Amino acid sequence: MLHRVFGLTEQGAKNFKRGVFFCTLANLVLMAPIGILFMLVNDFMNHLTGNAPLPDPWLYLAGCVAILVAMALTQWAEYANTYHVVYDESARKRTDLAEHLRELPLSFFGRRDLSDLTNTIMKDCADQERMFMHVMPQLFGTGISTAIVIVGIFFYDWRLALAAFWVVPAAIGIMAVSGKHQQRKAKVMEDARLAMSDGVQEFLECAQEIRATNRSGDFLAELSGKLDAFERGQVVSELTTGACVTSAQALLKLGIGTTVFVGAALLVSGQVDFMTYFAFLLVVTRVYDPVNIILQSIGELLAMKLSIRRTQDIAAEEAMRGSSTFAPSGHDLVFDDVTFSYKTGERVLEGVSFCAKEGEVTALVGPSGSGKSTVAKLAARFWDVDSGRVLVGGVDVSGVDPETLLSDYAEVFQDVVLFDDTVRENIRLGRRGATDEEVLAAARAANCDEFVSRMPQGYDTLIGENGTRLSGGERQRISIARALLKDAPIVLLDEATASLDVENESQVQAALSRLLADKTVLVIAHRMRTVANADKIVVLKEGSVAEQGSPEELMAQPGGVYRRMVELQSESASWAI
Ligand SMILES: Nc1ncnc2c1ncn2[C@@H]1O[C@H](COP(=O)(O)OP(=O)(O)OP(=O)(O)O)[C@@H](O)[C@H]1O
Repeated sequence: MLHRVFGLTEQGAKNFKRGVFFCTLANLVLMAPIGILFMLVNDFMNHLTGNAPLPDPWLYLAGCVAILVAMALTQWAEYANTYHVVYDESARKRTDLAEHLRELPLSFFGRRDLSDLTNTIMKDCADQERMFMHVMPQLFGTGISTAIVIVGIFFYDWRLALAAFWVVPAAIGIMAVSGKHQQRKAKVMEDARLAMSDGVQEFLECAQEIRATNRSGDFLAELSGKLDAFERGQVVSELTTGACVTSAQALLKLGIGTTVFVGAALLVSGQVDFMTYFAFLLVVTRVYDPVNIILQSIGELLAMKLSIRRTQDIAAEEAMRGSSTFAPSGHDLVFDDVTFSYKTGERVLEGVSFCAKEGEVTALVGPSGSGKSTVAKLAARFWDVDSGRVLVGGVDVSGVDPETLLSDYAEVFQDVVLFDDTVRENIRLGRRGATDEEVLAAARAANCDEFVSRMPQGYDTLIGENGTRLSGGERQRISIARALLKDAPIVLLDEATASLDVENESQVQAALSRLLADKTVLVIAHRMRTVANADKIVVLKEGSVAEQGSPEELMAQPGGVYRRMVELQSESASWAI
């Protein structure tokens, strides 16, 4: 139940129950001084009326010391069972979330906004951490301890209890009735906050383009609109919650008045004695404080429901799983009647069938948007196909755990992702545990030596966030070095040599052809001359295979798509000269 409602882990739910228990205990102990005070006044009254001797001060002192010790112990137990364990629970939840995100298909990241995801992982988790540390156990503990006290007082004198506590359900009723309205306002504010952080992120990411297109003014105006919308949302949400909480708290205060009046009436008519009346006056001065805390926390609880729902939505996304054993017979890569769409109804591939043989270079060519990169991504199970099969050595990749599968793949894609680390460590990502010599050999083969020797600390130079200090060609050569180091049986090259100049390109091509021997190689290239040496060419057109065969076979087809592409490119090359 706690797991479902609050998104706690099993251990977290157990700890939460313990936290609530100790909180309740600590609250009950905190009420004990009222009991001592009442007993003391009672003894004095008895003494003054001549019925009893003066109360023994040592007895009261012992009582006070016992209460102090009990307070210290219960507060310590409450602290230990809320603060410490919540940090652990938070760490567990963040790790589970990150682990789950790692297993989600890439389609999920296409659907979800990046700043929304970042917010959920960072802010929502932090909000929940704070709530479960400072609010939730106290809220539940206070609720239970107050209920216990109220029930006890009803047994003592139900008429005075009714006069004192009729306001509690009424105040909670105000909060419950207005809950939906408060949640709606909180949701508006939350959406505005997401739009604002989205805007800020976009502004920072596109700063260069915004300046280049002279659109700083428009962008800032738009951003300022988003900031204003957030501010408005925040004010409205806080005002709504504030108005509800204040109304409920004001109603609560009426209880003091009704207790005074009803108590006085009962006292005058002789139905209660003075000490009972006095006891109730003492209780009403204290008992509303915890209820006030509950009322204030209900607003936060409603806001937290939204944040829990967001983390639960991510946790509910179906992960990409499969067998962790992968024993293909060989590494022929086969597409068997594959159909695929990123979004329902927008078909990107239709009935694609071809075989990329082990030990051969298979080139994917075709006009822009024909689906070449999509084929490469499906080959590595970055997405799952809608129908048909992708097989490696006869094994359907959809049944293999993505991480296990990817250990047999090396990729060099158009968008090279580099980390803010040294050149050496960025290359070593290709194979964890590779020696420095192996890293250097791969770097040399990918022609990295030439630009790395110009860097201040050579291979130990930090390359900045996502390699911002490197040119496109240098980034791509690091990525090629990584792939060479991995030495996986299947290699996917998407525009691998696109950012290289002619001299570099021929050197890297030589390194590639030397090192890719005996692998299953799937190459995507726009320039026909880079695929002229391929063993096989698969031509894609509008998401379907238009032609396939050796370059010679395809060149021999008059009016064929490949032949036409080669002719067009050589024509444009001659114009350029
Ligand atoms: N992540 C994505 N989400 C939605 N649609 C996508 C996504 N990636 C690609 N597409 C669409 O799928 C189609 C095929 O894209 P793909 O990148 O596979 O083509 P391509 O042949 O590699 O193109 P190019 O040669 O220009 O790189 C295009 O219409 C593209 O807009």
